[in-house]
Amino acid sequence: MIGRLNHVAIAVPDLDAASAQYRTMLGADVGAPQDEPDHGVTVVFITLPNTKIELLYPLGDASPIQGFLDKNPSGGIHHICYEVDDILAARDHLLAEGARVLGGGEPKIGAHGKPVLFLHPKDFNGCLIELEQV
Ligand SMILES: C[C@@H](C(=O)O)C(=O)SCCNC(=O)CCNC(=O)[C@H](O)C(C)(C)COP(=O)(O)OP(=O)(O)OC[C@H]1O[C@@H](n2cnc3c(N)ncnc32)[C@H](O)[C@@H]1OP(=O)(O)O
Ligand SMILES: [Co+2]
Repeated sequence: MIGRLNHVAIAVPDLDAASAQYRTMLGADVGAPQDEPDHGVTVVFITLPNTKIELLYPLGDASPIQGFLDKNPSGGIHHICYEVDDILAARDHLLAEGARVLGGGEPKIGAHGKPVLFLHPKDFNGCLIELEQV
């Protein structure tokens, strides 16, 4: 069911510093910050030849990444995103298998303008999973 790795997301305590570090120290192709108010984050995408890195910083007072950053003040890998062809079929399969689909199971439009869903990290070996329909 899952296909390519779309991105690995890293929550960061300082978005400008992290962007500059990837651009200058690692020589990466770093995009501009994008506010995603529906998701409570500001994101910066870094394009690698085979996948993307998503730098995440909290936006607003109810960001879903605030607790993670409080526990990991120097930042950390926050989620990985796998591509799926049909997000509703994927959701229904996961629910039937007993996984917890976050956000009431209703896809939201993600940073690439495509539907996304998140799966509870406690059901997947401590790893928060995002699914993106491509
Ligand atoms: C723009 C978009 C895109 O790419 O298109 C995005 O990516 S938006 C990216 C931001 N959006 C999201 O993350 C949406 C989905 N996330 C959520 O709904 C939430 O962040 C949860 C995953 C439910 C966690 O919520 P909250 O921080 O309130 O958790 P909590 O304090 O209740 O924590 C429950 C347990 O999960 C752990 N936990 C929390 N966040 C975790 C993470 N990212 N990876 C692994 N474990 C994690 C906590 O340490 C805790 O474990 P212990 O009990 O053992 O201490
Ligand atoms: Co993401």
